[in-house]
Amino acid sequence: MYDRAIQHPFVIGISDGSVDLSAFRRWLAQDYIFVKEFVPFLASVLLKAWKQSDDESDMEILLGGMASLSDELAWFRKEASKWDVKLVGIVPQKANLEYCRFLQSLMLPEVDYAVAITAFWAIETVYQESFSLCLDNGSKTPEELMETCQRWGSANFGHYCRSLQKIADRCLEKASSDIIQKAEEAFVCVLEHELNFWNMSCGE
Ligand SMILES: Cc1ncc(CN)c(N)n1
Repeated sequence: MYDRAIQHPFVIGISDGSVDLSAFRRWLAQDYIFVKEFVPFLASVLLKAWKQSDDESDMEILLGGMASLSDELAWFRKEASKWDVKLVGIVPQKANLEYCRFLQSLMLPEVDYAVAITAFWAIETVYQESFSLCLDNGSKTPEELMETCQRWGSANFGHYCRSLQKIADRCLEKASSDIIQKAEEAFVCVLEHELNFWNMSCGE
């Protein structure tokens, strides 16, 4: 499932230059809606870190993530105007609505920090691995899509994802088997939603 999430035809299409630009425009508008929902989700992870984490550096890493989300939303607005995509009044599609609903379920106070941070790591990492593929030597990513790929595929974003992985690993090492199982379920759900999101972007 992981491989299918990070090597989706949508991303392969970007990396070999065959991507349908109407799919890219659809993805751009839908992902803007998703990222706006992602902000309160990250805020809820921050709150859980404040309550449950025994390592102060978690807060710093997550705050850095929040700052880049602010940057990301500004980037979406700039990119949308470049592609002549309207961001006002867009209707979220089913896969997007379902993904946002899943995020909301993880925002509940009873969801453990270990489960939420595992999901957060997985969401960021799927994008990192997907878009870094488009930056590989030999890829034929069109010049006008390079900025998109660099946003998530860069070494910097990769470093951030590995910091999240370390937090998740540390939390899971100490977690009960019940929490570990819930984290695993959340991980699988993220992969399903990511796959559905790419499929939606392709118009399926
Ligand atoms: C659907 C989706 N998944 C992940 C990301 C990376 N924050 C995103 N922007 N959109």
